[in-house]
Amino acid sequence: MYTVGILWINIKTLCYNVICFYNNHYLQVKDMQKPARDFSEVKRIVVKVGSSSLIYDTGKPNLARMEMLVRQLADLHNRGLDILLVTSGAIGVGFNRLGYSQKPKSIPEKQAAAAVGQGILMHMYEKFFAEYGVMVGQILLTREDFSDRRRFLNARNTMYALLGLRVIPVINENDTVTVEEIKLGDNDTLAAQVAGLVDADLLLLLSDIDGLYTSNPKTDPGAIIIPMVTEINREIEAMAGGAGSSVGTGGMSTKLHAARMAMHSGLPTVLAGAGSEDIIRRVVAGEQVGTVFWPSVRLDNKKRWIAYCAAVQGKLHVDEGAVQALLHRGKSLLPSGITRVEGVFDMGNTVSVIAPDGREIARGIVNYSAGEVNLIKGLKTRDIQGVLGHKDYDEVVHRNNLVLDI
Ligand SMILES: Nc1ncnc2c1ncn2[C@@H]1O[C@H](COP(=O)(O)OP(=O)(O)O)[C@@H](O)[C@H]1O
Ligand SMILES: N[C@@H](CCC(=O)OP(=O)(O)O)C(=O)O
Repeated sequence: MYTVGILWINIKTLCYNVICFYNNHYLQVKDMQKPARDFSEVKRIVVKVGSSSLIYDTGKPNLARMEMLVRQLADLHNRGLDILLVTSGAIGVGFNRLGYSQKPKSIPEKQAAAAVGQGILMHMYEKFFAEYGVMVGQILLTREDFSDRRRFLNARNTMYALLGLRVIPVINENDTVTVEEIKLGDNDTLAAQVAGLVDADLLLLLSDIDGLYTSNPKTDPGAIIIPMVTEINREIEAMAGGAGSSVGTGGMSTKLHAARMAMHSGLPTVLAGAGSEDIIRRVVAGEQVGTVFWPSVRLDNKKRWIAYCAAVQGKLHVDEGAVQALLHRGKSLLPSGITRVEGVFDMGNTVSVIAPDGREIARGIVNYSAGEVNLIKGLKTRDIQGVLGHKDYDEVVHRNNLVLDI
C-alpha cells in the first residue's frame, strides 16, 4: 500500500512537471510566435480588484495599494481607453469602521457593514481619482440587473453614458439589498457580467495572488504558476481552492467561473497580482505576467443569457443515457432521460440539468412546467399526449435552448 502511495505521488509530480514545462516553455514560445498577449487593439477594459488587495486582514484599507492602482487606471483613461472598475471591499472596510474585529457572519450584519463601507470606499476612490482630474460614478448592481432585459438595457445605457462623458464607472454588487435569491455573490462573476454587458475587450482580475497555480500556493509551497489557459476543464477546476484571506470571497473557483464566462463572450481574461509593480500597464502592454485565459468558442447572445444571466428556477436530474446524449451526441433532453424534478418552474423558465453524480452538465429553457415534467419524466415522447392531454413539444429542453459546459 505504502509503495503504491509513493508511486502515485511520483506519477503526480511527474505529470505536474510535464504540464508546467509545457505551460512555462512551450506555450511561452508559442506565445512569442503567435502574439497571444497582443492587447494593442484593446479599447475597453473591465478591471476587478478583490478585497484582499485593498484591505489588510484587520479591515483597514491599504491606501498605498489603492493609490497605486488608481494612478495606473487614470493613466490608461488619459490614454483614451474606456475603463470600468469593479471593486470589492465594502464589507471589509465597513466591518472595521463598525468596530467588529472580523468579517461578521450574519447576512444583516454583512449588509450593514456594506452600507457603511461602500460610502467610505467610494469616498476614497473619488479622492484618489480626483488627484488626476478623473471623474468616477458609482453603480451598484444585483443579479436581476442582468436577468431582467429591461434592467439590463438600463444598466448598459447608464454605463455607456458614463463612458461617453469620460467618467470611470466604479461598480460593486448592491450588497445592502441583495438576499440569496437575487445575489451574484462574488465580484469575479460580477466583473465578467459587466464585461459582457459593455462588450469589453479585456477582463483583468487583480488579486492578492499573481495568477492561477497548480494548487493553492498559500497551502502548497510546490505549486507552480500556469501562464496560459485555453480551456477550463476538470483538471484546471481541480486546482482551484478557496479564498486566501479572511476578507476574500470565493477564492480561485469564482475567478475560473468568471474567466469561463469571459471566454464564452469571446474576450480574454488576465489574472494578475494587484501588488506587482505597474501591473495594469504591464498586462495591457502584453507582458507575460499572471495567467491569461484565452477565449475559445463564443456563445451566441441567447446562449450566454441562458448560461450566465437567467435566474435558474429548478433542476432536472437525468440518467447516464441522457448525459451521453446531451454531451456527446448533440441531442435535446427528452422526458425518458429525466429521473427527478426539483423546484417550481413554468414553461419558458431556465433550469439546470444534473447528472447522476450531482454535476451540473447543462442549463436550458424548459418547454413544460415542473408539474408537467413530473408527470412525463421517464416516459417516451409518444406518451406525452396521453398523460398531459396535450403535446406542444417532443423535447423537455430543445438543444437550441440548451447550453453545455457551464
Ligand atoms: N490554484 C490556485 N492558484 C492561486 N490561488 C489560489 C488557488 N486556489 C486557491 N487560491 C487562493 O485564492 C485566493 C484569491 O482569491 P480571494 O481570496 O477570493 O481573492 P480576491 O479578494 O482577490 O477575490 C488566493 O489568495 C489563494 O490563496
Ligand atoms: N461585494 C463585496 C465583495 C464580494 C467579493 O467578491 O469579494 P472579493 O472576493 O474580495 O472580490 C464587498 O464589496 O465587500
